[in-house]
Amino acid sequence: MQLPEKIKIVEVGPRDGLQNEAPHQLHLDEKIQLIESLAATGLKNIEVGSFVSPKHLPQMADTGEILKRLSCKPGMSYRVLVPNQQGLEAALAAGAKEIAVFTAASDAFTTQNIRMSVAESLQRFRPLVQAAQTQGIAVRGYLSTLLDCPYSGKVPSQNVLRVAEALLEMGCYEVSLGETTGRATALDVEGILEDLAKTLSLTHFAVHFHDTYGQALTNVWVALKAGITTIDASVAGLGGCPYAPGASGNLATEDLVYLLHGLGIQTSVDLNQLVQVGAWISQRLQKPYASKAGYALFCQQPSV
Ligand SMILES: CC(C)(COP(=O)([O-])OP(=O)([O-])OC[C@H]1O[C@@H](n2cnc3c(N)ncnc32)[C@H](O)[C@@H]1OP(=O)([O-])[O-])[C@@H](O)C(=O)NCCC(=O)NCCSC(=O)C[C@@](C)(O)CC(=O)[O-]
Repeated sequence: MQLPEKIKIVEVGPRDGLQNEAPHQLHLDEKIQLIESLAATGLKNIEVGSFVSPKHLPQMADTGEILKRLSCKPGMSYRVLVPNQQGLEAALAAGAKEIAVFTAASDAFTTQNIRMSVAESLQRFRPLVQAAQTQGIAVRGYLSTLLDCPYSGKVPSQNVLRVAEALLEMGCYEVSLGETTGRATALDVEGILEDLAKTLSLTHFAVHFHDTYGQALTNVWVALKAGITTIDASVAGLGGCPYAPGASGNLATEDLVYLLHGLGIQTSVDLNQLVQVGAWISQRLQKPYASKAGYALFCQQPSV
């Protein structure tokens, strides 16, 4: 079996993680501190927020300020989510260089999340992606409810294929497959990746697992064997999804890095330094440190 030599990690904690915390939990300065500390661990791709309606997600209302204050060194990518033209304009004004549009394979989910059907979202994103590209902005696509929708249950693989094709065809350079509820087990993930690979190259896909049912690392292993080389994760397992009731945290970045290094797969990340960041943000948010590897390593450090 051939495993990839190197994996690209997309750190989603400052966006996917913090969007689930109570509004104003962290000050702007602390968000900047979190992002810069994550970058200092060697993470090169960090989602720093989203330009969405502050009425829907007040937690992300300071994304413009965050982007303006971060200095993006060569080789770093600070990304933001954008749902519509208004969001794109705000992202451009704040100096975004990369955005992500987000939809799903289930109408029930997109209706809750972005207040439109999947077809409407694709129709809306097409000109938006083109407009972004003409400004030199790279666009990623998110496809949530890969296997299971929190509102309508099992998702047929034809729906996933159709949305994935549409996102790639409109110009997204990559589609992140969101296993939103975290319910899927290994054979489900293997099945959907096999279905996608029949018509599309898996090099265009990333995976985004939630650990709600403790399946995230097992599903990462399945994705690695299938040839996926980009994986989303969130420091200290922060996160969930405000539109997926009961969804607990994302796959913890520390657990992912521990697995990858154990398998001899390179990342750019200093795990011990990342553990310091995970412990700090958990303490700051008054939460237990939810990364298993992170917590174990933290407890072994001399100062504890
Ligand atoms: C999509 C909308 C905007 C539609 O929301 P809407 O209410 O249908 O939009 P609207 O166009 O009717 O506008 C309503 C109000 O929102 C404002 N508005 C409208 N757009 C913007 C914007 N871009 N920035 C700032 N403000 C905006 C707009 O100006 C207006 O303000 P008012 O006139 O009432 O004062 C809304 O539903 C929304 O913001 N939803 C939040 C969605 C979200 O962020 N979800 C979480 C991310 S997805 C996720 O977590 C899953 C993922 C990616 O991690 C993968 C996985 O795990 O599966």
